[in-house]
Amino acid sequence: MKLGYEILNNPFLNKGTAFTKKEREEYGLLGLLPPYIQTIDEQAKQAYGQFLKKDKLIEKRHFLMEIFNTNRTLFYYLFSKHVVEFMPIVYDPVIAESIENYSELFVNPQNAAYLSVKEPENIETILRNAADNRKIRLIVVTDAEGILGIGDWGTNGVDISVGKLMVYTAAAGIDPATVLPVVIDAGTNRKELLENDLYLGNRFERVRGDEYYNFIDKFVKTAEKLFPNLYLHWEDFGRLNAANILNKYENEITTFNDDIQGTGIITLAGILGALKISGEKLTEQVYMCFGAGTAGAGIARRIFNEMVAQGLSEEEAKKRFYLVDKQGLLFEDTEGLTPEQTPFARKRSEFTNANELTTLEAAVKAVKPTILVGTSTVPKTFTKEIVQEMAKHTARPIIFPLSNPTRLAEASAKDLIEWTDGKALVATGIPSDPIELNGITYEIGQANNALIYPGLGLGIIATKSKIVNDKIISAAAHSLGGIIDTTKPGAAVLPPVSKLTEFSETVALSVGQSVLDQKLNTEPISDLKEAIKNAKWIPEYKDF
Ligand SMILES: NC(=O)c1ccc[n+]([C@@H]2O[C@H](COP(=O)([O-])OP(=O)(O)OC[C@H]3O[C@@H](n4cnc5c(N)ncnc54)[C@H](O)[C@@H]3O)[C@@H](O)[C@H]2O)c1
Ligand SMILES: O=C(O)C[C@H](O)C(=O)O
Ligand SMILES: [Mn+2]
Repeated sequence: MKLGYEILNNPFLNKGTAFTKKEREEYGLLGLLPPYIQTIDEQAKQAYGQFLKKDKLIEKRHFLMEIFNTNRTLFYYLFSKHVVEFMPIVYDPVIAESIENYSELFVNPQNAAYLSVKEPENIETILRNAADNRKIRLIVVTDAEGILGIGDWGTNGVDISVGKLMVYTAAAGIDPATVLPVVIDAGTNRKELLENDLYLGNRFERVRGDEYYNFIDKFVKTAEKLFPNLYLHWEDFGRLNAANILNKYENEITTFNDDIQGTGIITLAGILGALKISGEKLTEQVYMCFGAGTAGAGIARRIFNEMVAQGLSEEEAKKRFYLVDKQGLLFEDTEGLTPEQTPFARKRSEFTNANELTTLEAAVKAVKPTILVGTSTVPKTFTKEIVQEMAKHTARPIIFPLSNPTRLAEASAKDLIEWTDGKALVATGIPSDPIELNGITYEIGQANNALIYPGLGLGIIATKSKIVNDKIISAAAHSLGGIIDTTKPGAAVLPPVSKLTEFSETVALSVGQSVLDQKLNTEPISDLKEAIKNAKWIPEYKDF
């Protein structure tokens, strides 16, 4: 039994001033707190008042993290009351600033596991230490080579694992005592970190090849051994490693890559929403991807699979895809194609001016896409010329600038709506305010994987699915379609973040049903709704 400060200093147990008189007496807490006993609601009001007094977003974040560090229940209670306001602070975009300054601002390790690529022999000890006898059901792991669009941040990237997990709990009620954020410090190639006296990570260049992959494999095997029914979520790995790792493990264990699969799901859901508004068919669209990396290729693959599911042959569907990356439009003979890009590369003979298609603008002119999705990390690349060119050839161009954080977005929603006189159907990676134009209010959907991965995870965890396969992923993408109301002019293509908690449950139900239909559950489930309800944790104090 834990006593006194052991309880107060344990964020999973601590209730602060809400400890009852009886608890104070029985657990060695007498006199360790001011006498008045608060309800969680009183605590939350007091904390929110302090939150409002902070001027800068990063200060607001650090204030919230202080609560997270000391009292998880209160943190999630408060989060649940202010989801729309807190999401951009706890998560993207403010999380980017927090990662860039992680070492400078470090105060608390937040129950994360810090693994070092050169110490594979310590993986088991570290995971055990960090779990501290908790039954871990969900790990978010990063090696931080591709944090959002801001690149390689070494050990600092641990914040993305912590942040993604916060959203799992806030959105889908995943019990915070069952989650473990993990960072694999595989070195960093960012010079400014290697030369920074305050940097808290390993000071060597990224380890690659066998040494890296052997470490990953040992990590996977150890985590699987220590934590039964584990759901393993990969986040922000580099372009090559992300796909390799997913390909290796997706049919073996319950695992998911958020950037490849989560982004694919949410973008497909957004496109289906947009088509519901325009009344057009997916199988008639011409798809252009700008920035065909982890997310870009993952999204293209998801849209492609959907076109095939909707009746196109693979050959017909492929004709509708055009990938643009650094080299310009990707052709079969383009140098440096990744394995994920190759299936979508075009033949030069399809164009009379193939050699000139080295820019997005030239590619858009030549291809006349109806859908343009940006995952390039290059800001302001969806220019007025490009957008208006698209709008010339299609009544409702679907344009999703998805690069995060805010400063890297390919365009702002406001510009896209204004340049097309409200015709563009837009979703952005970060939250966008509604846009007023000619008496219509355009609501902008947020095509961020955070709208989908928590519900997906809840469905997987509640059913203890063996794997996450294509059918499950497709079910998740379709589950949001029923929720959006497209009757109003200016309607968003995706449901609003204000309903995140509600629709995460809808997603979980569709996902869970797919698991059961495919008999992928490892334990019998007679009532799916009940199983999902039981899997959810609620931020309220339990009696000791
Ligand atoms: N909204 C979401 O849910 C979501 C999800 C995942 C990623 N993203 C965003 O997408 C972006 C990419 O992330 P990623 O993980 O795929 O990174 P990545 O590094 O794997 O891919 C980026 C791709 O863009 C290409 N690129 C770079 N400069 C370019 C240029 N000038 N022109 C054309 N292409 C260029 C790169 O070669 C690479 O293929 C990031 O900004 C990230 O925040 C958003
Ligand atoms: O983290 C986000 O906001 C979404 C996505 O996973 C990304 O890498 O940008
Ligand atoms: Mn990511």
